[in-house]
Amino acid sequence: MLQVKNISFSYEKNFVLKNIDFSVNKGQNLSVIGESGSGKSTLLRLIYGEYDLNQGEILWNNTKILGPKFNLVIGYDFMKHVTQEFDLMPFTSVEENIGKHLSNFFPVEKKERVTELLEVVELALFSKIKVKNLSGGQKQRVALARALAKQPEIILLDEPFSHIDNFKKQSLRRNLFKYLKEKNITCIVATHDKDDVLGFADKMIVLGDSKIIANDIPEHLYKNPKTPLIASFFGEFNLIDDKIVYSNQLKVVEKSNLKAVVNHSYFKGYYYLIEANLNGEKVFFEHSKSIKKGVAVFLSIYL
Ligand SMILES: Nc1ncnc2c1ncn2[C@@H]1O[C@H](COP(=O)(O)OP(=O)(O)OP(=O)(O)O)[C@@H](O)[C@H]1O
Repeated sequence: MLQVKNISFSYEKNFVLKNIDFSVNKGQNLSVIGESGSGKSTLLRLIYGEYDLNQGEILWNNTKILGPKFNLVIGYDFMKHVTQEFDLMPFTSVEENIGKHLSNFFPVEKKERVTELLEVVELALFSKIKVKNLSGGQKQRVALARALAKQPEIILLDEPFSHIDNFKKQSLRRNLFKYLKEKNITCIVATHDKDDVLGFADKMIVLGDSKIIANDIPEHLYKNPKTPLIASFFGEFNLIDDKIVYSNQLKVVEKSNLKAVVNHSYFKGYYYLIEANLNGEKVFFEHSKSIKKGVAVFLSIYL
């Protein structure tokens, strides 16, 4: 179990994180979300032991995570941190990068392990290619596979799919999170993408104002987003009579007391997102067809 016990941290004068307190069980998937600059990457670096805490402590089972003041070599064998800088060996092949830390005394096992991980990150066809010749997204996948090679007990993933295109992202995400669950590897994911969270995270924490503003299961936070910040993570929303109403919870009806005038229809694939004016405020709702600018519609809320 990972225990983050009431930690605070500042790079310079101001606190980036204050009184952060949470725990993650073995094998759980925790998402960390928050606006840019809210401290997600910093939190991951602190858990990895990259900086010294101003206050509090972090424990993995019975091991206290120590920062550079108390630990000559940063990091621990049981934990891996995949950052935005992939730190790969550019002039060696994909498979050599993935197997870098695996023992050559067990060549069969090493080959099997590398092959297994190449499948997880869908790079089997690129095994012999030198890393310098890969795209950014492919490099990110090599970095993920390399972090898993020695099977850590806990993995910290900072925006793990940020460089991966939409064609690959869905299946890679499923493969990776399924693999981590099967191997009972605890994972903490800092992300901006709700698709990294919904369907995968057991719990999510939301950072704001240097603190944890929510810590719950994604379904609860989606259904009851306590703040506009939380709602905005999940999708387009409106504030109507101080209530948060997602755009898919606002529907066109024959008659109601919410009369809006359409401004614009955005094609979104299987629906249109309609922007309209309701009593001088902009509102968004989803509709099966586009609606012409200037048309008046009546809306009703379906929570
Ligand atoms: N090495 C550093 N020295 C000083 N300040 C830093 C350093 N790294 C980050 N910061 C500051 O700490 C705050 C949190 O940064 P952090 O990168 O943790 O946020 P984040 O939530 O991960 O952002 P993003 O979503 O944009 O990656 C920011 O105000 C940032 O400017």
